[in-house]
Amino acid sequence: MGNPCAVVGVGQTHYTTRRRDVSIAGLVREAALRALQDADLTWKDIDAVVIGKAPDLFEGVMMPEAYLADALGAAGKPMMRVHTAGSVGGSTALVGASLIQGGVHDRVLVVAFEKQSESNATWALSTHLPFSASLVVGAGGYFAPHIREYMRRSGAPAHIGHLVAVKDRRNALKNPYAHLRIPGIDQKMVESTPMLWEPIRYLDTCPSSDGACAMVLSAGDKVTGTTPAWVLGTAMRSEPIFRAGRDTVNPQGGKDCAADVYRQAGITDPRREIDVAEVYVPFSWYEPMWLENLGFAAEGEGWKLTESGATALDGDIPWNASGGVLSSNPIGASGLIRFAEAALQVRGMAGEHQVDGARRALGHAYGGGAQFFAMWMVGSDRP
Ligand SMILES: CC(=O)SCCNC(=O)CCNC(=O)[C@H](O)C(C)(C)COP(=O)(O)OP(=O)(O)OC[C@H]1O[C@@H](n2cnc3c(N)ncnc32)[C@H](O)[C@@H]1OP(=O)(O)O
Repeated sequence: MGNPCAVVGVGQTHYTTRRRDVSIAGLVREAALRALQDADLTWKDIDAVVIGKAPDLFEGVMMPEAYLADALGAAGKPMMRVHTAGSVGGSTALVGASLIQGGVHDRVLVVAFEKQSESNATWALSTHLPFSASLVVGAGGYFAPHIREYMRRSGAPAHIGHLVAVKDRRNALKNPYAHLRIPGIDQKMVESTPMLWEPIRYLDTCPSSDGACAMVLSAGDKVTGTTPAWVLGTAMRSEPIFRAGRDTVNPQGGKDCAADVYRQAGITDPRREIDVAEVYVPFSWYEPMWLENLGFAAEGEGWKLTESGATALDGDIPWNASGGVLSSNPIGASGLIRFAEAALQVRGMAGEHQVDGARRALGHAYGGGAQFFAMWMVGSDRP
């Protein structure tokens, strides 16, 4: 895994429908400045910047990294852009970490963003338009059949998705940065909302958010600020979107990525050895699906774990204590937020949604047609 690497600073913007008060440059700078402040560092302490965002057509600004170098203090320094669709926030953190683990740099600023109010990602994701009509509208239209197939295979009852929708939004009420704040949300409220992409109802889906997240990563002997989060394992996997025999419900790439990161971190039983997980769940049904894919439950059993309450904030393996992607989804930033929230948990800095005594946390991101995966394990003890 190379040299020790730690998260010493985390910065988030508030996630919201529209940040009209800032440009994209203002948005990323806000997150970066907060991460620097948390790390007790300034721009001059940063050796390199790694930036990630989802496809350029989401805002219609091509290669935004070209002009964001100035806003991110990267003039005269190495800067690079990462692009792995929705998983990009996670991959961005991993590229930054690898620059430290490989001994190239001592301190790297990683930042990821999306300003969805400046375009319409749902239509950008509806392939074929404008040249021919699409039968699939947005990410929800793409993933709904995979969810239906999961329900068919596992026999999961229809209310399981609603349980996740309620749980994550209740957690979001404890997170001051969360976009959706829905006091009084319950299963009945979710069930009464319109069906968007069967079986995904309005409250089973993530919102479209504006927001940015940043982290300062540091070499082990250059740690600053308060408590660091130590990187215990990192892994990325990808697979082609179309391939004969590809299992889109339980993708091999996700399983291999999890196995790799657990091996590095010495985890043999994720359910028992991990204290908290921040997992990319943009549609509620992806919690039981990823519980199986990441080895927290046997195949076909993930929904039972959700139903038992184990993934609630007071359960034995809380998933998405922050409210997760279901509560805030600035797509390009969402993976980095998962990684950053995992780091905040093991630093004991997650505020009201802190999981008591969290020492080992998983951060997870996926993207494209469930074909790009990025994960890391962080811990409070130096490896
Ligand atoms: C890898 C991946 O990330 S895959 C996921 C990619 N992302 C998506 O697919 C986005 C899915 N979501 C959407 O397409 C949209 O948010 C929709 C269809 C659910 C709603 O569309 P719109 O009503 O046009 O939403 P719009 O963004 O204009 O927001 C209108 C209001 O509804 C709220 N809202 C948006 N989505 C939701 C939701 N799912 N649940 C509850 N409220 C919502 C917004 O907060 C906003 O409220 P505000 O004015 O008080 O800020």
